Amino acid sequence: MRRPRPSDKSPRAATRRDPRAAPAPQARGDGPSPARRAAIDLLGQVLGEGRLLSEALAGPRVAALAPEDRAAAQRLATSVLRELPRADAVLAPFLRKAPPLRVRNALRLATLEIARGGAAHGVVNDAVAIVAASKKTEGFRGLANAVLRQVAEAAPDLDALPVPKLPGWLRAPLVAAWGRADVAAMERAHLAGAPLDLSVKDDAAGWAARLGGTVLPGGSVRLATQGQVSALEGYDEGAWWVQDAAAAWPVRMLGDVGGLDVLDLCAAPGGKTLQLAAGGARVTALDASAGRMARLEENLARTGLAAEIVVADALTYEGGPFDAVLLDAPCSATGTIRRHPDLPHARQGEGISELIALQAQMIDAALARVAPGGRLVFCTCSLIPDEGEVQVEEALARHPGLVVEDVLPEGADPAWRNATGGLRLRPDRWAAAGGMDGFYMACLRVPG
Ligand SMILES: C[S@@+](CC[C@H](N)C(=O)[O-])C[C@H]1O[C@@H](n2cnc3c(N)ncnc32)[C@H](O)[C@@H]1O
Repeated sequence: MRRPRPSDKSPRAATRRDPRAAPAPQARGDGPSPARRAAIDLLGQVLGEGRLLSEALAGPRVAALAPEDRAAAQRLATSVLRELPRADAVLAPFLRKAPPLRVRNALRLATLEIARGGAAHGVVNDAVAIVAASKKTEGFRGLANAVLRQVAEAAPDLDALPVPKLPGWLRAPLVAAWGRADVAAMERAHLAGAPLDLSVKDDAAGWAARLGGTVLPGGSVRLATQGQVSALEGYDEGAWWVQDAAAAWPVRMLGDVGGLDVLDLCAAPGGKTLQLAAGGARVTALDASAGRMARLEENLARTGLAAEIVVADALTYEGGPFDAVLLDAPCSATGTIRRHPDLPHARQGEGISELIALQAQMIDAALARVAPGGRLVFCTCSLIPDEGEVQVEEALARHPGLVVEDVLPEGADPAWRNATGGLRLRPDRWAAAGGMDGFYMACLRVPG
């Protein structure tokens, strides 16, 4: 659908900000905005060095920024990564050959800002100043200025351009698994981004009313705002925690966990540990990463919930047995692209075979910790069946007597059930209500 504007040809049309645009970054003194400069650095690290945005954001250059500049840089870089092919399509007629990556990224950022209604003058000046500031790119200052003035004049309509496609390394296996039409629907969901979902300790309806959100089937609270999370009512008192609606379903596969001994294997930063503890389980939370477990402990302290903390390797841990084990195994995280559009750009599919092998080993280790007759919920936030459905099929073949429980938690859509007996969630499900992350989950019962 075309974005309404006063006159299609007027360059001034681009001065009306699109509500989806990242807020205009603040200038400091005479130089370009630190947020724009940092956003271009971040894009260079993701697109040139294959680093994830989360890794690049932890780097010294961005960490040294004021919090509001850091947040703005992240928003700007994220918006470029989400619509990168569109920016390149707008720029293509004005470029005879591709300039160096840093210049391209400055042009991409400025193009998207202009197209989403940013004030062209300030956006162009900043981009040109950032290009001119480096010895390696100063020779492209004139080109950047000329190209961006033409972009502003053209007042591009991004929404008239095709929805960006996933890169081939990921698109090919997803098309093979789900078909072209469904992958196209996932790509539309990736472009739309993600709302802010919360899991609440109790009184979902009350918190939805207080925060201006809605209660989703299953009980997550979905907010329309994307503001500063820690400033929202209820954060300090620990009444809720941020957790995508899809990520809240694996714990619900266990039903009432009150009084059960549950091992949360691969627990950090703890969204599912908090759910289990809030449900009355005695939780042992285990993860190999001490740093991520520190975040889990902070989350427990804020919410006033309790769990035993174990920093250990899931493959060698010998505790238990437990009534139930939840294994949220490390995976490609391809179900989270709505929130992490850097992932398909920073990665090329490397490491996925190793992750698949690790997941199988982890399933075997997790089953060894389940009491006779107890349950294992296995889940991954991946869209690739080899990290979900296939893992369960292979586990059933390796473990005679293991069965998949036919579980459909209250509020779950029967359409999510698949042939393995697990639930398949995808970003294009609940599309009208704002979508959800991709996830696969299954509840396995060990022999008694
Ligand atoms: C998908 S994340 C878990 C998210 C968490 N369940 C939640 O809901 O917040 C996967 C976790 O597996 C952990 N991990 C990776 N390899 C591990 C291993 N061999 N043993 C234990 N934890 C491991 C990582 O540190 C990471 O925190």
